[in-house]
Amino acid sequence: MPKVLGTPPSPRFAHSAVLLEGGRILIYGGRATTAKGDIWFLEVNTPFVRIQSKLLNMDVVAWSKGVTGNAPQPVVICGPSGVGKGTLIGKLMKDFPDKFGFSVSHTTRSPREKEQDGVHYHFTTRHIMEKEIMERKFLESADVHGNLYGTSWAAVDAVTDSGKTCILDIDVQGAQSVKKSSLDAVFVFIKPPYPEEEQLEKRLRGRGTESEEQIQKRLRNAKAELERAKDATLFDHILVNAKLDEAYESLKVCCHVYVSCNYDAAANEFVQEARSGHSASLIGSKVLICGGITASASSIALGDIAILDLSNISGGAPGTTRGLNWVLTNSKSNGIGNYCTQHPPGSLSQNHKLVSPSSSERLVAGDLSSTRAANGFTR
Ligand SMILES: Nc1ncnc2c1ncn2[C@@H]1O[C@H](COP(=O)(O)OP(=O)(O)OP(=O)(O)O)[C@@H](O)[C@H]1O
Ligand SMILES: Nc1nc2c(ncn2[C@@H]2O[C@H](COP(=O)(O)O)[C@@H](O)[C@H]2O)c(=O)[nH]1
Repeated sequence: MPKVLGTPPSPRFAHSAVLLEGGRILIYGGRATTAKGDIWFLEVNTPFVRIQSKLLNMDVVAWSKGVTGNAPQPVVICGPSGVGKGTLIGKLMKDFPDKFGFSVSHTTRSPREKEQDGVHYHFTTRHIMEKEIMERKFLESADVHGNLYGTSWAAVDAVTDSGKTCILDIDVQGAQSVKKSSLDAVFVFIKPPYPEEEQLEKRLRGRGTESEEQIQKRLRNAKAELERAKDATLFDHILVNAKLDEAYESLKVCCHVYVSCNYDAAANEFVQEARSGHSASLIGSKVLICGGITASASSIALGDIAILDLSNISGGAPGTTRGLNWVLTNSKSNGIGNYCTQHPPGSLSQNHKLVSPSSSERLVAGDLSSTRAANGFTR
């Protein structure tokens, strides 16, 4: 049996599986509990899975959830102790609670006053955490300032599942591990202003949460972190946290606060009303889903087809595979021009409104007709 990484989907019914190029299997189908459907990817031979397999010396597979549209990339925030990562992230969470979710790490250090278990960290013991690392519950983990810290797969999945941008506050070693995963994140390093050490010391002492010994250890480690951050291949953005408000404005830009995403968590939830009795087949970079009955349909929707375009997918395990795009049609209406994009197949009901194709969408209609031909589709 291979080691299974990531959060697996709940039990399915009426699902189908399609083998894709690039070492993934797409699973489309219904959730047994809600009759809603969704899309998952089981990675069996992706670069990430191959690396994990080598590390573990055993077969590995990994799950990720498929989401339509341009879902936001997770953001990894690094920087030496005392630079202000937590302060900046706290502001972001307070100002945009619906947009950002914090990946709650595990740590073996003791909680500080006001820190809550499950909110700031999952506080645990070294013994338990080492066992869980062996069980591959963590996307990454590292020894930082004498304690173990780690990001569990579940922590990232919990945020990405809710449709929010996942924010990770981790050290540079952790960032290097995440870089090797398929998380496809944005990497931000926060630096102190000059003189760097002096500023960090002032801030750490001002925070008043560490012992003198801890402060010295964190300042020693800060030097190494600042050195590692010079690795030009790791970080996409480097910010200096001199004035808090200015640094915060820059961080908002890095976290795509001003970029509108067409990702809609509600639409993804509603997506795929399960269609029992459908068939799914791969044609180029598109998956054709044909036929089936939805729970809400009053009649059998024979001949309905939905096409899932995978040509722009990115990301992967752990978390989400983004960029899926639905291209729909309904054989019972006027045929080839009658389809809309970005709508779930569950909406293929008699009441479903079909939009007129724009000129760019007409290109998709061309694809559609050849797809139909390839499947012997006739009206
Ligand atoms: N721009 C700034 N100017 C002055 N003080 C700041 C600034 N940003 C944050 N601080 C203060 O510096 C201290 C350390 O900040 P914070 O706890 O956010 O650091 P951190 O990078 O999360 O540290 P650690 O990695 O140790 O958790 C806090 O007391 C905070 O109020
Ligand atoms: N590699 C990881 N580093 C982590 C994680 N969570 C936090 N951290 C880093 O640890 C230090 C110290 O944090 P503190 O809360 O004790 O001050 C800091 O640099 C964090 O970024 C993690 O899951 N993985």
